[in-house]
Amino acid sequence: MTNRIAVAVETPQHTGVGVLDYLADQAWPPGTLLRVPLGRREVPGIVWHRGGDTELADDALRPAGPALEALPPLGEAWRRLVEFAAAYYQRGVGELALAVLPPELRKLDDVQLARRVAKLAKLAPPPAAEPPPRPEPSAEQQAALAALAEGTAPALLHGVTGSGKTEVYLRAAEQALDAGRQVLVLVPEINLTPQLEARFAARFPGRRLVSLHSALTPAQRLKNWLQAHLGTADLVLGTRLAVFASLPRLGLVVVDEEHDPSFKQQEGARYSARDLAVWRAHDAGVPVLLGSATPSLETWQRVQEGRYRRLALDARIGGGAMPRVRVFDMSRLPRQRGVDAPPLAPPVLEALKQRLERGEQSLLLLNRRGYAPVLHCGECGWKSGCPHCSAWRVFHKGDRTLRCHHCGFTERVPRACPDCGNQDIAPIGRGTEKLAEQLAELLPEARVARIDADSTRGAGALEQQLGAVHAGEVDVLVGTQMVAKGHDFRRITLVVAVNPDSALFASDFRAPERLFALLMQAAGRAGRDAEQAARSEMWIQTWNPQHALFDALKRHDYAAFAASQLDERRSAGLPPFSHLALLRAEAKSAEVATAFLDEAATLAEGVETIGLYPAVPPAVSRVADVERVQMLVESTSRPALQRFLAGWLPQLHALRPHHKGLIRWAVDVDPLAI
Ligand SMILES: Nc1ncnc2c1ncn2[C@@H]1O[C@H](COP(=O)(O)OP(=O)(O)OP(=O)(O)O)[C@@H](O)[C@H]1O
Ligand SMILES: [Zn+2]
Repeated sequence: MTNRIAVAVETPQHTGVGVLDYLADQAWPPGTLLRVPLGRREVPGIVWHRGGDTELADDALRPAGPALEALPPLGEAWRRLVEFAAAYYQRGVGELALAVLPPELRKLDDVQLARRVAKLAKLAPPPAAEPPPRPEPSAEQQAALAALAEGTAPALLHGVTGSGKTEVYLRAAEQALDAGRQVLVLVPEINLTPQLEARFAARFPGRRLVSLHSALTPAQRLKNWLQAHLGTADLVLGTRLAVFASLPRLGLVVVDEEHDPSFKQQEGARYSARDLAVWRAHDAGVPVLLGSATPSLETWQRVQEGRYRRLALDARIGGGAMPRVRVFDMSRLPRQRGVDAPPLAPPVLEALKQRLERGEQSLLLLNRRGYAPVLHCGECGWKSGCPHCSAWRVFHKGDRTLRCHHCGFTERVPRACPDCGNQDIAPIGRGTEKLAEQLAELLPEARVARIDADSTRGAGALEQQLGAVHAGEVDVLVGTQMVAKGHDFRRITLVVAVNPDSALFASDFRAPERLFALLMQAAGRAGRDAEQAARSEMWIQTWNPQHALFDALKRHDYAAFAASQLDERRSAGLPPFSHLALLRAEAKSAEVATAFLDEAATLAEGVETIGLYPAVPPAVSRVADVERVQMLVESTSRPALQRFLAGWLPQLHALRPHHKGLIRWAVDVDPLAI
């Protein structure tokens, strides 16, 4: 045993190890998966490079265990990506590398794996059917494709809703596939994968397409991942975790709805798949296409600076107009707040009835699932708080439960007030369940359907419910943001934002950006058929009709909205004009968590390149009996922030034992939710 190898193993960055030296009986090439002893356990590892990192003598090193020889080594580009991501998001290389591989991989031995690889290698490509007729690209689509082919800088495909961005992805993909390359397509949400998958599969018969997302069974995920890694899959379509797929022939990266917050991982290594996609494409020297009608302000600012190119699709396919946006001032209604107030203002209800008469569909957007956000006792003032969280428990009428959307704590709805016995406890406010119920009462002849996270729990439920909408079996669709984006509904001519106001005053500086994007996406579900576009409308029910956000929305003026937001961000020193990291601490008491952050802050004193905000609780400070406190670190220089974090984190780790009761801490680089 004379081959020294450095192996990435699953230990967090802050324990100080991540890549360890071992001795191997063979000169395994970098990227080989094997098992190695760590302490008293045997753990999976990846040969990171040949030769060791340490000065230790050979006899101080432990021998590596068996390798998974059946698996071709993970390529250099993949390892570079993992190394970059680990450094940037302040995690261990091995921790990240093993976290992003399919979990099933570590359970198999070499024989089992060899069997699977052999089976996949034998798999015939799908039958090469005649490709379906493709639509002739519009002039704008053509121009976008020509421009994409010209440069190398990341390209923002800025296309209004219904402008045919997907057709541009398909054509760009076709070129890459014809050149013998693999294509990676990232989508924000699992619920958008089936329809996009169907469109790609229909366009490229004879090409193997696989999906990668968290709803796959472990066996499916391994199978799909292997096909990408072996190069037998030509197209990989998936959610954020797919950015780490091993793609030996990568030729194009597409990020659809690039502004969507779900590209950011919210636990473990908190990476942004969108940002990593850009890095990966650049590193591989292949084009990256970021598509959106409402780009993130980070991306938009890069366009302003000339670092990204903007490819514009300004018109809808078929030349249809954007829906007319109308704002209804709720203060004009007689005061009747509460759950029994009518859900729709008279002119909005009128607009809805018109759609029913004409046989058109309507979409009612309410970003709050459940029946009512809180139950209340009028006698003693009891409210349905969660005993474990600083949040209300939501009343779900379907299964008569009170459910905490933060910790999951669920109980049967009490018959009477648990504090005073009053029989008359009432819901306050309105969620999608209640809205659907009220609409069914108001419009008995209408076919009302509801789509949200609760209605779509079962396998295939979402597809079936969406199918009903597409088939015209639904007149009024009530839904959360889940249905507001991405879907190519053909018969909707009315969209109503039932109650968008809460997001106007959220403490998160990104709340307006998110609300604007959501409303613009929702508006974009109306009038997608050019024939109906002229009579399509969006109604917004608001108590703040003067808000500038609604003005920009009325004009469908993303650029104006972005410019005003960027001005605010610039003067406040917020991203994209500064760079942030969020240090979070969790403990049984807020004092313990705060003390940890305070001491962390003293360690940062005197560092001139960064600024620290005071430690504060997030909007929901207690979840599952754990108090959370967070502190923002800010710098105008990304490299300076990176250098600071790299030095600070080991110090924080050393601090930890001095803070009894601290449950965990973590740093989130480029945090999205603040
Ligand atoms: N060149 C074309 N000729 C005819 N139809 C087209 C063309 N390009 C796209 N379409 C059709 O136009 C519709 C809208 O396209 P698509 O769904 O790609 O829009 P989008 O820009 O992705 O919209 P959104 O951002 O709202 O999701 C689709 O039904 C698509 O099949
Ligand atoms: Zn709770």
